[in-house]
Amino acid sequence: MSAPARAAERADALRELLHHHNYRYYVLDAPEIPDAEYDKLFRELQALETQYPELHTPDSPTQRVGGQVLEGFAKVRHKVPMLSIRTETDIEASGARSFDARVRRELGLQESDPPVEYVAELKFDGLALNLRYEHGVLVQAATRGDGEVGEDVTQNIRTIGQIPLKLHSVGHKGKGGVGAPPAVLEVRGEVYMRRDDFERLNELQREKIAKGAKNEKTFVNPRNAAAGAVRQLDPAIARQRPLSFYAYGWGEIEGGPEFSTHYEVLQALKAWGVPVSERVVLARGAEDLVAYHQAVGRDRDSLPFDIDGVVYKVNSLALQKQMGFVTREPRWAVAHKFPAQEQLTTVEAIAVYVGRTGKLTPVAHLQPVFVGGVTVTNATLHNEDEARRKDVRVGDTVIVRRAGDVIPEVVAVVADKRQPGAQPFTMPHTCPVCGSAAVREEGEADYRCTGGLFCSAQRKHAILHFAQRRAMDIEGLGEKLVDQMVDANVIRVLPDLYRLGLQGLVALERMGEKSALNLLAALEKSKATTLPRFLYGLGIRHVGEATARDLARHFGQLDAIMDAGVEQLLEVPDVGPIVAESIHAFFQQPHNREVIEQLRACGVHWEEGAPTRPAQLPLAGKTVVLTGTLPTLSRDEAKELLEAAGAKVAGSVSKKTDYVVAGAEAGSKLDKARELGVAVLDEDGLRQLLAG
Ligand SMILES: NC(=O)c1ccc[n+]([C@@H]2O[C@H](COP(=O)([O-])OP(=O)(O)OC[C@H]3O[C@@H](n4cnc5c(N)ncnc54)[C@H](O)[C@@H]3O)[C@@H](O)[C@H]2O)c1
Ligand SMILES: [Zn+2]
Repeated sequence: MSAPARAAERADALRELLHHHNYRYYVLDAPEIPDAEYDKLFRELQALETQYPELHTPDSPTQRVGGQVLEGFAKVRHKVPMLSIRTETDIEASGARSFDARVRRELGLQESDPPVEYVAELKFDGLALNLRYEHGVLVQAATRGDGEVGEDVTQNIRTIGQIPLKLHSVGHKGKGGVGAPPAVLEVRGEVYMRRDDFERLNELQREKIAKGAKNEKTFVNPRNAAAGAVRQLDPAIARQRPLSFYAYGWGEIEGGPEFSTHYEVLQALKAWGVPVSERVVLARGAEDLVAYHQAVGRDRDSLPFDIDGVVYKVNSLALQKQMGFVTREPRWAVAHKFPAQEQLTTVEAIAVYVGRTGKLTPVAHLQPVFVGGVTVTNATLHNEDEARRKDVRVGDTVIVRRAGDVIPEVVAVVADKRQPGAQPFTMPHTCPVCGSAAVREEGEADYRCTGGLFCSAQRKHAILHFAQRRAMDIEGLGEKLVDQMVDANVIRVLPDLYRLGLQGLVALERMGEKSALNLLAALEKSKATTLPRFLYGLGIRHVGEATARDLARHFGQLDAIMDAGVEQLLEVPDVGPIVAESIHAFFQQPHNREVIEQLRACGVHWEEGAPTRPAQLPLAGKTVVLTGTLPTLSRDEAKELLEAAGAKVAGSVSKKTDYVVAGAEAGSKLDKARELGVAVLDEDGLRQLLAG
């Protein structure tokens, strides 16, 4: 076959593949391959079409924006097409220079001409939306679709709190304000799901599946979860899926102020009440763009949402107009991507890890892969149901995702790359660390080792948890040392920590006398602690720092907590049935009580207090309103004192108000109090009230 014939054949095959993946991605919101793989295929086709222009077909995926309208949605024809953005191929920060060079060339600028002004923005990884406001009121929300025709998703979008249903007017035009919003204003932006919202949603989905729910699935990534929520025929379901929104552009505008730059428009959108990211900046020339790319790259993991890169746009609207568009992309903007957060790799083995609380987690050992900016070798499979549902097997080619500081996970298997003879994975019914029975309780997603402190996996974790800064704060007792001590059987139960002697410690490998003495001093110091720290350190399932604090405040004393029944535990604010059950079960186990007794015998102590039940506080059930300036107490101090005494501090006066505390320049609240006959106090009166 001749080279052109081979190219034609390959182009055909690529087009078919890309159509297939577009369908999975844009229509079903269920991609089969990571974006990085898709982009490779896309670029290959682009290259072929450039080399052999006769291969161009108008319906080629390279010529059109990807989406299609889903059955069941009304169609919306966009007044101004919704385009894609060209991607800068050079992924290094220096890629910004190629874009700047191209812009300067296309604008015919000389070296002596001043730098071009740009706007640099985050490239949110979500779904493009067009929000149409008429006279400031949201009348329609539509997806991008194929760029010409999108889907009417107004009902679903109305449930997103961040999207204003009505825009506000700001000041007067020309007098520092932008005036009323235009008669017609189409806002373009990205609807996305925050990473924590996504993790929570998937956690919820996993629980539903564990409880036997059919037709439920977890989502591959926040983008797909967001797309699934927006393109949902049932607004009730859409409502349960937390979405966010940022505007980055506009479509049709009729009336309103004149704008000359992209940046001005974004500022005006913000002023009218549309969310615009704080990370939008003005940049002059290539070096500013390079710096932006680097800065955002550094912060990427700590952002609360996924971005797949940054976007640079020529700021001047006149220059934008001059540069114009190619088929599916403006020439004046470019997407400069970061390393992909999803990649393909293969599973070399599946191991099962045991966590601090005895939870068994299947983990895939991977052929090392660079994803989300780091090399990943392990990825979680979460639990039995997830591993089974995804059907991950040794030897499989899988999609791995790593975003932010979330643990990398296997999101899907590439089905057609499975090796013959690959065996399904099964969860072990014994703990891989200690051999104790591993059980999965009814309605639970996880297997747990029943070995408790006798399981060295849990022992290590339990000791580390106990020693950590937020618990007993034993300085110098880190992971390596704990491993060593547990493995050498120097520590079998927690109290052994406080029985360590210099001899025993120095006998450990790599432990000098100086570090041993330091550790002993740290242990001694840790004995004086607080009840919340001690409680938290015990590692009771579902008892985090906040719950430990609430328990300590409510009961005052450890013995009271240890002897509390579920009913009594439920009286603690924010403690629900699952938490109460878990605390109760923990203290019912004789060996846990034994450990606590021994710790106390070793000298671990804290100051015990009197129980403070909300109902026993002097101002329990009273509602107080603060107004005006008090002579010595700040508003916050007064509020704190009142709340500590059990009062509720409210913002406005009503018949239910018991007292109004009024200071200087008290306004309408004082009038209202007089009108309703509510008792009015000054600061002295407040102090008397607090003193009972
Ligand atoms: N995995 C798959 O099977 C598969 C299939 C099809 C497409 N894809 C992926 O979809 C993407 C290509 O699709 P695309 O055409 O939507 O392009 P794109 O997502 O790369 O870029 C265009 C989009 O970026 C968004 N955007 C985010 N922040 C923006 C900002 N500040 N300014 C302007 N726009 C901003 C807009 O929604 C716009 O529509 C690629 O990442 C590709 O890998 C993957
Ligand atoms: Zn075990």
